[in-house]
Amino acid sequence: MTDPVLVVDGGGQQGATVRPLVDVAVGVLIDSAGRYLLTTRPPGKVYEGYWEFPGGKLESGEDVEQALRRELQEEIGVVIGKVQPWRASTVDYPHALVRLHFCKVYEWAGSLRMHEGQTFSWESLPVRCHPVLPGTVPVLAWLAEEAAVAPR
Ligand SMILES: Nc1nc2c([nH]c(=O)n2[C@@H]2O[C@H](COP(=O)(O)OP(=O)(O)OP(=O)(O)O)[C@@H](O)[C@H]2O)c(=O)[nH]1
Repeated sequence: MTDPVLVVDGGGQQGATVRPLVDVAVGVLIDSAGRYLLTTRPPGKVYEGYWEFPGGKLESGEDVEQALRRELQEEIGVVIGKVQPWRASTVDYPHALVRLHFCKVYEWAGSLRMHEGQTFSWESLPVRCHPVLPGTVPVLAWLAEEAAVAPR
C-alpha cells in the first residue's frame, strides 16, 4: 500500500506533466528535555519564514542519512550522531512533489549556528511557533500521538 499524498495549495494540478518525486532528508532533533528543534525557512526560499524541521534535498548519489548529515552541518552547524529513520510522507506542493524522510536524532556535536538566516526554537508540544509548513503539520501530530502512548 502506498502512503497517502498530502496536497497543499492545489499541488501541481493533476493532468499537467508528470513531476519528479524529490527526496528530502529531515531531522527531528530531540534534546535531553524531550524538546524538538524547529527552524524557519530561510529568506528567499519557498514558504520563507514558515517553521519546519531542518533538512534538505538529497544530492545525487546520497542516501537519506548522508544527506541529513550534510544538510544539518551546512544549515545549522552541527555534526549529528546516530540517525534513526522514523516516518516518511509525500507532499504535493505547487512548487514540487516531495517525499519527506523524517529521522530522529538525539546526539550531535557543536553549537547551533544558523548559516542561512533562519531562526530556531526548541519546542515542546503543542508548539508555539507559527506558521508551520503544511508538510510539517502532520509530523507534530505524529509526535503528539507517540507522546500520548508513551509519556516521558
Ligand atoms: N527541511 C524540511 N523540508 C520540508 C519539511 N516539510 C516539508 O514539506 N518540506 C519540504 O521539503 C522541501 C525541502 O526543500 P528545501 O528547499 O528546504 O531543500 P534544500 O535546502 O536542499 O533547498 P535548495 O538547495 O533547493 O535551496 C521543500 O519543498 C519543503 O517545502 C520539513 O519539515 N523540513
